Amino acid sequence: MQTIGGGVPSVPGAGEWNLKKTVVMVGMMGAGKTAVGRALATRLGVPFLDSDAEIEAAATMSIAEIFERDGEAFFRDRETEVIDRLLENQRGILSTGGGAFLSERNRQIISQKGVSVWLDADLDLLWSRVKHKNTRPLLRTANPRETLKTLYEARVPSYRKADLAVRSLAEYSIDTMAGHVVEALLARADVLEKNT
Ligand SMILES: Nc1ncnc2c1ncn2[C@@H]1O[C@H](COP(=O)(O)OP(=O)(O)O)[C@@H](O)[C@H]1O
Ligand SMILES: O=C(O)C1=C[C@@H](OP(=O)(O)O)[C@@H](O)[C@H](O)C1
Ligand SMILES: [Mg+2]
Repeated sequence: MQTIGGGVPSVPGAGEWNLKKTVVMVGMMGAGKTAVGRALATRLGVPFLDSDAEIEAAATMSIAEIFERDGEAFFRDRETEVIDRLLENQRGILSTGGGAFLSERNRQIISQKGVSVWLDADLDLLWSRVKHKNTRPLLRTANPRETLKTLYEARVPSYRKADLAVRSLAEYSIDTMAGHVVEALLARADVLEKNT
């Protein structure tokens, strides 16, 4: 059953789960951080937050408009502020934008207050998911496929620093991915436990 974006209300876990730290989704554009993060939050019955959505709401502008008007550096400052604030305030699932985990400062904030999960998808899969959307300003280049490859190669070393990694394959649905993240989190008793 599809529970994402279909207007199906979240069914809280009714105390089934004990989430002890905020789970921070990291990885490339198109890895599924937003979609899988939302499905994971529904499954665990905890709040879902997306740093891009928070930045857009505060600015009342799209990410692309922010990049255009104020530049990437301005966006990155807002991103750090939002991640810091969201990790401070509540426990849940926080999906970040693909560039967030490149910053050492952001990685520090995330590791102090949460647990990071890298959604590890290969370049072909990422491209298949982002190529039809024009919402990502970094891919507005003459050759976006090549740009994605360059970003991918530059960024993977940073993503490898995440606490946990979950492989994303084309045949895994969003819900299947959420299930795999739950399994990875359950291996860490300091992060997630299932109440008996
Ligand atoms: N496991 C999956 N199976 C099918 N489609 C997916 C999966 N994960 C993500 N998608 C789709 O790929 C696109 C990009 O996903 P999104 O969650 O926005 O990625 P990110 O936030 O990492 O950039 C969206 O259209 C989303 O619905
Ligand atoms: O990779 C990046 O630097 C970015 C990824 C985007 O988020 P998603 O990874 O959710 O697409 C968004 O934060 C912005 O366009 C920059
Ligand atoms: Mg996203």
